[in-house]
Amino acid sequence: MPLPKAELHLHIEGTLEPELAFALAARNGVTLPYADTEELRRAYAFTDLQSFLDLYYALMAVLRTEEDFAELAEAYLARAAAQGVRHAEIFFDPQAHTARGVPLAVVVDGLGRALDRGEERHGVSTRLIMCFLRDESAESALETFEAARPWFGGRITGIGLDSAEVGHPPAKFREVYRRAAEAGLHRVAHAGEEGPAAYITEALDVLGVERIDHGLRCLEDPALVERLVRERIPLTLCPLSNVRLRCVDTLADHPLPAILDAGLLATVNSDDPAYFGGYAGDNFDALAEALGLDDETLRLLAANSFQASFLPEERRAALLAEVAAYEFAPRAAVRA
Ligand SMILES: Nc1ncnc2[nH]cnc12
Ligand SMILES: [Zn+2]
Repeated sequence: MPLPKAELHLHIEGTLEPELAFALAARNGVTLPYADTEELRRAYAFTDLQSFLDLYYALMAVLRTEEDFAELAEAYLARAAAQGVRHAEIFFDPQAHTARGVPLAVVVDGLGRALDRGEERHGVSTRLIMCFLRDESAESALETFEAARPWFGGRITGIGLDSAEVGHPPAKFREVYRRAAEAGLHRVAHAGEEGPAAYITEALDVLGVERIDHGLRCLEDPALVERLVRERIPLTLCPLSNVRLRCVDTLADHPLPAILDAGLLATVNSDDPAYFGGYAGDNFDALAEALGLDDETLRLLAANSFQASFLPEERRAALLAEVAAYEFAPRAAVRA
């Protein structure tokens, strides 16, 4: 049985595996500019965040109907559950779909169809967090926010901020985050992935975020690190993503040990697992191997994932108790 964990940084569009992309393309009459799944996989040689985003947005062309979004989410839940994920707070990018003429209701209701059955079928509870594309305008974010009101407090429980970071500081989205707070939604934002530590500070000060997605570059500002520790602001790290997008050179160079030593509330997540070589459990395993993490550090990371979640207290406590009681297989047996 895998270590129980929550996944708090997962873009549902980033779970689109090549096989499903081709199946949906065929069903929807979409022609992909790749001969087959192998050729598509060979295109996953990214040089930075933008080189990934270009392919990520292009491939979304195959997602058109409620059924497509339901299949995408169902496939994620099955894979995540097999790797010990018991709770997932899932991002989606509404503007990337509405801009292509796919109505918001198709996206939310399609995802919801699979997520509503997540606990019963896979033992995975879920939340949906709608992200705004930071390289789009503040007006577009506000329009999207208003269009999503029917799902607030129901299917949609939070907002986030993603896409191209450098040159798009958080403050542009002050008003939409203000409205989200007023509507009782949770607030998170990507910051300090490729962008500077100052974007993390701005996300806290101006947007009032409760978690920082990535946050790698906080280490460049000791006063910020102190504040993140003091205010118990979680970081949702994504190690395999960081290597694939060249934010860090190799997993062995990942700053997780320094982040934990500083007393930060770090979590380990997969970001866009279909593109970056692994789901949540794969990220735990790869980190453990590259950094030589011991079982108690892995237990701490799993506990952090539930501590940092937006779960109600009772389920959080139950899942934390499972983590505390978890018995790791002896390492030799794992390797054998
Ligand atoms: N790692 C990432 N950073 C910013 N935006 C994203 N959208 C999907 N994955 C992303
Ligand atoms: Zn992300």
